[in-house]
Order: sequence, then C-alpha cells, then structure tokens
Amino acid sequence: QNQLDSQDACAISPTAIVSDACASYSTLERLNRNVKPALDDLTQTTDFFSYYRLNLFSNTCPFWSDENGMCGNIACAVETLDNEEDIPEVWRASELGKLEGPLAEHPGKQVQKEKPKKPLQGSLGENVGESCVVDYDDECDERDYCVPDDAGTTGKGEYVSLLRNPERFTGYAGDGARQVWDAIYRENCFQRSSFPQSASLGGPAQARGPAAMDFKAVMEAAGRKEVLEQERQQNPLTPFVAKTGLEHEDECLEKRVFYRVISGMHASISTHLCWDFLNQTTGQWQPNVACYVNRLHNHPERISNLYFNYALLTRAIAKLGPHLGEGGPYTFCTGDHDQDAETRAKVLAVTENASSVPQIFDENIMFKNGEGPSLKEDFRNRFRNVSRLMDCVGCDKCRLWGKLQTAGYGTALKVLFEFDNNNEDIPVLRRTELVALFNTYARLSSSLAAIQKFRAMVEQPETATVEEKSPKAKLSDLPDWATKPRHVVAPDADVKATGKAEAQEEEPFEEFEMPRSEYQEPSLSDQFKDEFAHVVAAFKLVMRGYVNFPVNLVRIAWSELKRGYRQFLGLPVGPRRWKLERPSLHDDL
Ligand SMILES: Cc1cc2nc3c(=O)[nH]c(=O)nc-3n(C[C@H](O)[C@H](O)[C@H](O)COP(=O)(O)OP(=O)(O)OC[C@H]3O[C@@H](n4cnc5c(N)ncnc54)[C@H](O)[C@@H]3O)c2cc1C
Repeated sequence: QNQLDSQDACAISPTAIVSDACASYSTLERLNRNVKPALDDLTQTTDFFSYYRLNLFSNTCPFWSDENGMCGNIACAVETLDNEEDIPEVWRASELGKLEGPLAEHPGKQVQKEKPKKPLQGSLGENVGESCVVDYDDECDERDYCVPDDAGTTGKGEYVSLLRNPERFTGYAGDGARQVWDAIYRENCFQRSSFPQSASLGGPAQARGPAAMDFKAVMEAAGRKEVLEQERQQNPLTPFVAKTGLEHEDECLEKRVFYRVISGMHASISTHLCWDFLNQTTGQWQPNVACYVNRLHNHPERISNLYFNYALLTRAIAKLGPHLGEGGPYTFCTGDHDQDAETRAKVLAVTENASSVPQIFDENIMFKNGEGPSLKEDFRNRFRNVSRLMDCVGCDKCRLWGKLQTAGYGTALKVLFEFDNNNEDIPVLRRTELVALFNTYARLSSSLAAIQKFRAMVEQPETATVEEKSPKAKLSDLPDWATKPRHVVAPDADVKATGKAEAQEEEPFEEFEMPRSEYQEPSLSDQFKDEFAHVVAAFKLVMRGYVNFPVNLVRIAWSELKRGYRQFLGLPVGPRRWKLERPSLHDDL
C-alpha cells in the first residue's frame, strides 16, 4: 500500500514502482520477455484471435456532428502535411487510414445453422477457419464496461483482419483527433453523487438512463471547456487537454485508475504510431525517435500509465486463466477440434506466463468504503461513453484499434471487478471480448518492447538515424520540410559548413540538389521575368483580397455568432474554422 503514493512513480528506472500496481518496471519488462513470444504466437497465428467483429461504419458519432462545428471526419482531421497533394496518394492520410483486406458481414442465425463450418462462405479467404471466427453469441450483459458493438444498431458488424491492419502511423491528427481525446479525458469527471460526502446531491447513478448520463456528461464537458477557454485567454499555451481544477474535487483511487487506463491507452497508441512511422516525404516506414521523445520520453507519467495498464491486463489475464481450460465454458472453434485444441494450448501458454509473477494489481481495494456500488456504476458508465466516443474517430484503422482497445480494457475491468472467484455467478465472456482482451494485451506488450528500444536509441543516439535524432523535429514540423520550395544546394559547401548531420537531413530532397559544376547564374531576362511574375502575383492577391473581403467577413461573423450562441447555451463549442495568416504568393506563381 505504501507503494500507492510512491514519489518514484514517474521516474523510469528499473526499480521505480508503477504506482497503483505493485510492480517495478523491471519486473514488468522481465515478465513481458516471457509473455510476448506466446502472446505474439496467439494473436498472429490463430484465426480466433486475428479477426475482430465490430460495427465500423454504421454507427454515427453520438456526441457531435460536423454541423455543430466539431470535426469528426477525415477530411478536416488531417494536418500532418500542409498540402497532401504534393505527395503520392499511398502516403496520404486518407489512404493510410483505410482498412485493408476482406470484410465479412456477420451471418444471420439461419446461415450459422445451415453452414456451421462455413458460415461466412469463404468471404475472408479459403483457408480461414470460419467456425473460429464467427461470434455465435450476440447477447449483451449489463455488467459490460463497453457498449457491445452491435447494440442499438441494425447491422451486426463486420469481421476484419487485425493482421492486415496493423496499428501504426496513419496521419490522423488535427482538430478532429484532439476533439476525441479531449472528450475522452473529460469522461474522467466523476459525478459527486458517487461519493458518500455528496450522496445527497443526486439520485443514485443507476436511476439515470443512458441519455441522461450523456446529457450530464455534455453539460459537465461544457463547464470544463469554459474554464479551459478562460484559462487560454490568459495563457494561450494552455493545452487542449488540461487540468481545470474541477477534476480535483474527488480524487480517489478509482478515478485515478480510470485516468491511468485512458492515458496508458493513449500512450500505447502514440508508441505504435511513433514506432511504425511513415515519413510522408520519403515513403519510408521507420521508428521516429523525435516522435517518441515528444510524446512519451518527455512525459514519464504517460509511460508509467502504460506500464500500469500492462500490470492491470496481466492481472486480468491471469485471473481469467483457470476458466479458459478444457472443460470450461469456452470453445474456440466449434467446427474444428484440432484447431480448437491448438488455440486453447496457445491461450493457456499466455495465461500461465501472465500468472508467473505474484499478484501485481489488487483490484480488491477498489469500490469499497460504502460508496462502492454507485461509484462502480459511474465508472462503468464513463467507460461506456469512452467506447461510444470511438465512433467519432475519423480514420477507419484508428477506429478499429480504438474500439478494440476500449473493449479490451472494458473486458479487463469486467474480469477484475465482476469475476468474484468465491461466487458461482461468473460471467462468460463473448468471443469479441476475448479477442479484444488478448489483442489489447498484445498491443501493450509490443509497446513495452518498443519503449525499451526507443529508450536505448535515446541513450545511444548513434544508433538512431539523423532525422530521428532531433527531438526538436516535431511531427507537426513536417509541413515545412515537405511543401516549402527548397533552394538549390551546393553539396560540398553545405556539408563543410553544417556538418554531416545536416547534409544527411537533406537526403530526402536529393531531387532538388544540383552539382556545383552544373549551376548557372540566371540571365538578366530570366531575372526580369521572375520579378514581373512576382508583381503580377502580388496584384492578383491584393485584388482577390478586396473581392473576397465582404463574403469572408459575413462568413466569419456567422460562424462566431453560432459559436457564441452554443457557448451561451452551455453546449460544446467547436474549434475556429478561420484564422489570420500571412498571404503567400506561392499559389499564384
Ligand atoms: C482513438 C484514437 C485512435 C488513434 N489511432 C491512431 C493510429 O492508429 N495511428 C495514428 O497515426 N494516429 C492515431 N490517432 C491520432 C493520434 O492519437 C494523435 O491524436 C495524433 O497523432 C495527433 O497527435 P498530437 O501530437 O496532436 O497529440 P495527441 O496524441 O492528439 O494528444 C492530444 C493531447 O493530449 C495530451 N496527451 C497526449 N498523450 C497523453 C497521454 N498518454 N496521457 C495523457 N495526456 C496525453 C497532450 O496534452 C496532447 O497535447 C488516434 C486518435 C484517436 C482519438
């Protein structure tokens, strides 16, 4: 228990304690070295664990729409490069975010009965053991922490290959992505009625319907947003996701756990996108150390949260282990006995490895002290809202992994808090939950491995490539590299003047370089033509400015009026869609 408040929580050293879980970084890293091979084998070689069923396209974002000025779609969510038209289509965010491989629709009960061995009728490929892939149980359980993906929609979802769609850099960024993260973190505002000292302020949480919960969440969000906006007026650098003071009202272990789960999931996503990063100007997939330094290394608490999640999932997997054996309630492949046995053996290899350390997370200390039931309900509802928020993610691949991981954490929480080993009534997990749980564990496992490698690269910079080394080179700095016209470089002079590193940094732009011997001073007439083109371009720009001014003014006034009105009503206010910037002659030349 002393470890809970350990000041060492943020330091990343082998002996530092991952607070709220009783394990050190080195224990978890050692554990991961044993678990990872079995986990990779399970998630990469079995049909059961390499396909996931979810509703990717038929659910709409229940929290905002583009009409409200919030941006959830890919078109306005991409800001990695200023002008994506300059790069090949395959490197653009719109392409990187698309799903690959076949999609198979969930078969109806009739087909499942008629074709028990081939219910998907070969739509995922001929060699796929379909009886391992199809989810026979469509029902939900009120103990779920996630919105079961087929709930409330007509479609029953599609099966997607996780192997064909690895979690990696997609270029999804900008206001849309921030909006989602911001809303996810806002779910961390627990209602005061969950706590004994304020229980009289409101009825028990379970008396409220989901719509009322959503409404309350939106109202709370608006309050937080207002505080943030006021803060930003004084300090424009206040981050989008910042503490407002409101969240400190009810600091408790459960709330901390909720925050840590979300932040750890965010850290794991960031790790994967930095590890499997596409340099959109060269087309090379490679680890990006600068990305890691900016998003993780400089924020040790995020890494600590990632390790915390690893401890949490290890505990859930270890706790579930005894229920997954032969004779238990789980069948992995109904139509293929051999594949079923093989999958089970691989599952047990993972759970046995996960159980090889003493209990590293004590779930029994949560939801005690009298306020347990309502706090637990609140916890669950907030987690469900996070899972609904995934429908607001404007990139298919990110949505797939976002949904899978929220479902994975939801399942882990269900196992930790709803599986009472002394109780007969133990919930049986659905296929989707099992797949999500083990794949989320695999994500964390590969994040831990990547972070260790990244740390080594930072400690021994010579192993990193030049572009990766510069911690100053933020992801958002890429636009300048990619789109600004570059001057002709005389290579020798530059190498001498700036050293080897900068000469290599120029590498991606080799096509712009010209050997000194071929370089010629432009003629007088060329210079005149060039100057004249600039004058014409400036004239066009000024004239266009005059013509467009009234229309722009009306548009700005209208959009500000709408934002002001929403703020007045206490509804979430979308980001500004206009900005003042210096004009560029570039397009007119
Ligand atoms: C559900 C989801 C899934 C995504 N999946 C992918 C993907 O697979 N591939 C991909 O390339 N992009 C993905 N993205 C986008 C990616 O997460 C970032 O939003 C994007 O790269 C822009 O990053 P950013 O630097 O603006 O900061 P963001 O990562 O968007 O973070 C926003 C703010 O949150 C805070 N923050 C950041 N990390 C943490 C943390 N761990 N804990 C607490 N606070 C934190 C910081 O204040 C930061 O400024 C996904 C986004 C979402 C919402």
